Amino acid sequence: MPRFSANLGFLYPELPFLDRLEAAACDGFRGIECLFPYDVPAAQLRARAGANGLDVVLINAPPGDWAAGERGLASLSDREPEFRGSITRALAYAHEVGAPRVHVLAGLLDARADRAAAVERFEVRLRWAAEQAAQAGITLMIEPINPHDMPGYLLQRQDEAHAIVERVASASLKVQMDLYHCARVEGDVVEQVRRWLPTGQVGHFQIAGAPDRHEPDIGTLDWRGSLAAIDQIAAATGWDGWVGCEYRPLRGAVPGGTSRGLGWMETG
Ligand SMILES: O=C(O)C(=O)[C@@H](O)CO
Ligand SMILES: [Mg+2]
Repeated sequence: MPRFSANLGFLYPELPFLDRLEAAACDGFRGIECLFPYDVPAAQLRARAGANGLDVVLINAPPGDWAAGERGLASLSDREPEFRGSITRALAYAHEVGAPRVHVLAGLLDARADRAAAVERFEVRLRWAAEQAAQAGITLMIEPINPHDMPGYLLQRQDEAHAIVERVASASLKVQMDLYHCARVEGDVVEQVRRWLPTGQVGHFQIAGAPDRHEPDIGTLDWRGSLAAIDQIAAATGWDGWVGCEYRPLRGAVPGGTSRGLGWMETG
């Protein structure tokens, strides 16, 4: 089985954020990832992770005004200074907590906007951001996200993301392949893993059941096949990344609900 990290934006929702690290460690995780940890001083997160023997494997860059509906700044016109500030802040935070990956959200595309121009802006900004990341020894991620969960999101398909990574042509930019989003948009997830992981351009995976984003074994996702494909290709290529558990536990806020739903890991 691949290495799993606990996405603390989704798992253990009944616990205060920092207490989720201990819960994850008790459940056997060795890595955690966060959506937007910026309310917590980096020194505190680093200390809790260290005390629980956890690596922080991924954080997201600040996405703009999330409460107002923004989902990233990287492709939005007239937001370059704010975008640059978000990258500087994310890289500093990631450096302090030892996170080797930062996910950069692309942003929503207005229905009347020119998609090609937005993609061009995205690439120009990613090129600059990847240079900053390279200096910090950090790899940036871009992630295709399905339009049911995030209507209007610029990046929805694996081939679009890989084409951008190829054009930006920086070793510090890779694709975050979320098997849940991939299942909802592209269907045959195992085939997509087999197509893209050997390219060396996948930097991180995430997993959830489809279509409801609960535990991977709830729904139609071929999670066994996907994980087996990751294992097989990793053995052949030396890929040594993580698979983030980014799902809403079915038992939601019931204490212990996340832990009780982890049985799929044993049966994979
Ligand atoms: O929603 C997802 O999937 C993510 O990975 C988040 O980082 C962005 O919302
Ligand atoms: Mg994801």
